[in-house]
Amino acid sequence: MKLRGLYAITDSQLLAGRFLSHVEAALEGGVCLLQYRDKSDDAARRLREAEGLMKLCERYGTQLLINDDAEVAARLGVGVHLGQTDGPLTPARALLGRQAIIGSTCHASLDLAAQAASEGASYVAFGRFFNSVTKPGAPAANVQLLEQARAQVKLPIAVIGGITLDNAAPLVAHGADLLAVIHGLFGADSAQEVTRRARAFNALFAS
Ligand SMILES: Cc1ncc(COP(=O)(O)OP(=O)(O)O)c(N)n1
Ligand SMILES: Cc1nc(C(=O)O)sc1CCOP(=O)(O)O
Ligand SMILES: [Mg+2]
Repeated sequence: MKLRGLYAITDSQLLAGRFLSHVEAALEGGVCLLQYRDKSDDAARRLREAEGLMKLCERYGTQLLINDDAEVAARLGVGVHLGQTDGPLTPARALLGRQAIIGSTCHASLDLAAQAASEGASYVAFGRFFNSVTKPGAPAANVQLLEQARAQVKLPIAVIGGITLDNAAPLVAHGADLLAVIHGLFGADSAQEVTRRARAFNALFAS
């Protein structure tokens, strides 16, 4: 499966009261990967919501990933995104199997990306590229790093952090395969606007 296009990431606070409707609106517009990201410690709610997303993703043919938690991903038979403090990649790959999509946060480090590749990651993620409402303190990355990564890294490259329709095009031009977006997608006031934004993000990959 080709990993290229919009990578939508949920945010439980931002989507409160409109969780499934906004996610479905995004899927309607086209989503390559969907990540379920919930930083609360309510494990039961997390599992319930992830199961709901899995059903929705099956309807739209979208791949689901769970943020942080390889055990939940294994339970549901979906992928996982792991940051540098979320546990090692090699056991996650062993747990989830060869086909699973496993992503790795590499901040602005080509060394971390090389390590992730050698440990079985499916894609590497660099960021934060812009000011992020969701995660303002994330380490910064820039387009020069992205260019270097494109030349050196053989895996698909995800970019993240403050990405909107106004600033995403140069990232695609410099080699990003996946635009990972929370606020710039789900911050929309209506489901129709979420769908419009999803289509517009994907259109950046058309040429
Ligand atoms: C696609 C993608 N890239 C980076 C991250 C950040 O992961 P992490 O550093 O583990 O931070 P949290 O998301 O867990 O706060 C991501 N989730 N997705
Ligand atoms: C979860 C996350 N990780 C980042 C990183 O740089 O690793 S930036 C970020 C937040 C992404 O949300 P938004 O699109 O609203 O900025
Ligand atoms: Mg994490």
